Amino acid sequence: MIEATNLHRSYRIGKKSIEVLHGIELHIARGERVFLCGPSGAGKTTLLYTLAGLERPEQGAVNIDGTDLYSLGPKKQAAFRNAKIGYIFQNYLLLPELTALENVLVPGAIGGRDASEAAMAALTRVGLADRAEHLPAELSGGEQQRVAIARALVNHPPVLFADEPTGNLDSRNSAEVMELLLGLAAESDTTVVVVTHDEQLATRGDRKLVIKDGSITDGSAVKSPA
Ligand SMILES: Nc1ncnc2c1ncn2[C@@H]1O[C@H](COP(=O)(O)OP(=O)(O)OP(=O)(O)O)[C@@H](O)[C@H]1O
Repeated sequence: MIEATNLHRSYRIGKKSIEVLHGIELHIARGERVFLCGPSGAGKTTLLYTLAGLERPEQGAVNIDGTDLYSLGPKKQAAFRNAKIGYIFQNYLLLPELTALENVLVPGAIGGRDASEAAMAALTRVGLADRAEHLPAELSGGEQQRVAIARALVNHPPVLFADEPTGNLDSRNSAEVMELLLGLAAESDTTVVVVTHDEQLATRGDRKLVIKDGSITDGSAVKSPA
């Protein structure tokens, strides 16, 4: 479902260049739930952005559900992402001036009764039907995280990327939110890649990968070239 080949990405700061992804190879099967761990600054967010089509690698290719993501022009790539990929950003990234319901409507970027009904149904699934008209600032951290989950899954995407989806929650809320996320994803047979610092949560997936020094250093059947 997700195939990455020889991904390279570096950042230049002044005259210095840091290579964050060093020839990453990744194969994730349809319906698989993979947790991505690694030290702070190891490149987890960079890898997720690159896999989701949000950051073009300097070298290498990403193939999602049979489509070479970076061979698409900007419009086709955006349409492909909308249809196929859900993304939960670190720190939620809800739009502060929009209500919970409007935030969930954003991925579709279309109006109409069907879209509103789907958004309301998604909010109901995450237990927030009675908070639909609240602004993000009027919601708790856990509730904002649930809105972000509803937004990412409202279109039932075949692939979901989640960057530290429980990063700001206490351990009880973390376990609940992760359970909810994995449960909803399983209903649509969504392939899931979750970044987490939490080793305990990382045991809930089918596979755990560790990124370090630009390479994936752990995880069965997954190797990065030396
Ligand atoms: N836009 C950028 N410009 C320059 N350097 C960047 C940029 N984005 C990330 N980096 C650097 O790339 C490295 C990897 O960053 P990334 O955010 O992918 O790490 P991470 O593993 O997700 O970290 P954390 O767990 O702390 O969120 C870091 O050293 C970071 O400083």
